[in-house]
Amino acid sequence: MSAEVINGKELSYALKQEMKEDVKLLKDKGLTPHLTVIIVGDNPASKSYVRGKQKASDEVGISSDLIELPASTSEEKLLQTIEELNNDPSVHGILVQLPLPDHIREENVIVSIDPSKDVDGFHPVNIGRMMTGEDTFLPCTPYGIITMLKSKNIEIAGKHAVVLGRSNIVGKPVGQLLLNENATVTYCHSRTTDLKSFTKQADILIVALGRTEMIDETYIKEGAVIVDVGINRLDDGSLTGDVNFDRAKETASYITPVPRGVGPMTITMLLKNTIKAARGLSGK
Ligand SMILES: Nc1nc(=O)c2c([nH]1)NC[C@@H]1CN(c3ccc(C(=O)N[C@@H](CCC(=O)O)C(=O)O)cc3)C=[N+]21
Repeated sequence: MSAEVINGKELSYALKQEMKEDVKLLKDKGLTPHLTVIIVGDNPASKSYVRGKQKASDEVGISSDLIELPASTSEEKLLQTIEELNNDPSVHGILVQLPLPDHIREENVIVSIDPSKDVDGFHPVNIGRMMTGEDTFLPCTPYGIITMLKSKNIEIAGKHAVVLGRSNIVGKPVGQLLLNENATVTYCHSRTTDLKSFTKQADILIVALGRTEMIDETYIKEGAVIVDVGINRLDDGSLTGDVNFDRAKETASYITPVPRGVGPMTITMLLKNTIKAARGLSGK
């Protein structure tokens, strides 16, 4: 058997066509959703992601701007910049690209963003709302993953979802969203002993470990759904995931590729959140 591939790029394209219409209607009412992205320092990968976010915003008619700050920027200066954006009614969404330089404490930056403009869904208030199942900005990567599963009508309720990784931006929230969808959720991480004994029970396996192509068919139950959140740049410049795609696809029922999987969906859900932020503020 060979798994069906869930193409995040194609799904993103379809969702962006819908969003284009939503944005058009908002513009007719005099409201253009606006996203401001802040990038500190010149990490090439961060710059490339930020370009992707701007291009996607353009595609659906969301206006965006980029504030580029030098790596030496103080935490105080960054917080001041965010405060100005919090107070600017023309800015609906604020995204501070992570990671930040070591001298800036990420937690301080995340809590300084007005939760009503937190289109990343990283603010503790929004994480709390997500946990209690209230309406909020969902973190983009987990939101994209759930959207991919739903696009294929993959049953989540009652299934055993195993999440590999426990980061605040992927592992923990994706487990929470799967729980909200009535999955039975197990989290595994670097201190888990006998990883395979867990992964082999997974109906849905979310892989966000940061280890190049670590997961192959020997970790996977026949017919499982495999979601690969890894992004690893190889020496030849190509991109690959945390899953060995060619081997895993023979055992899985569905699988997400890298590239053209979860990555593009992350950006697409950011656009969704930005439109939501614009609507939320104006009540339109
Ligand atoms: N505040 C914040 N919010 C984020 O959402 C955020 C962040 N910081 N820091 C970094 C990570 C990473 N991330 C990606 C987005 C798109 C692709 C993506 O589109 N990848 C393409 C390939 C792109 C390429 O070729 O380089 C793909 O998988 O097909 C990947 C990774 C967002 N992040």
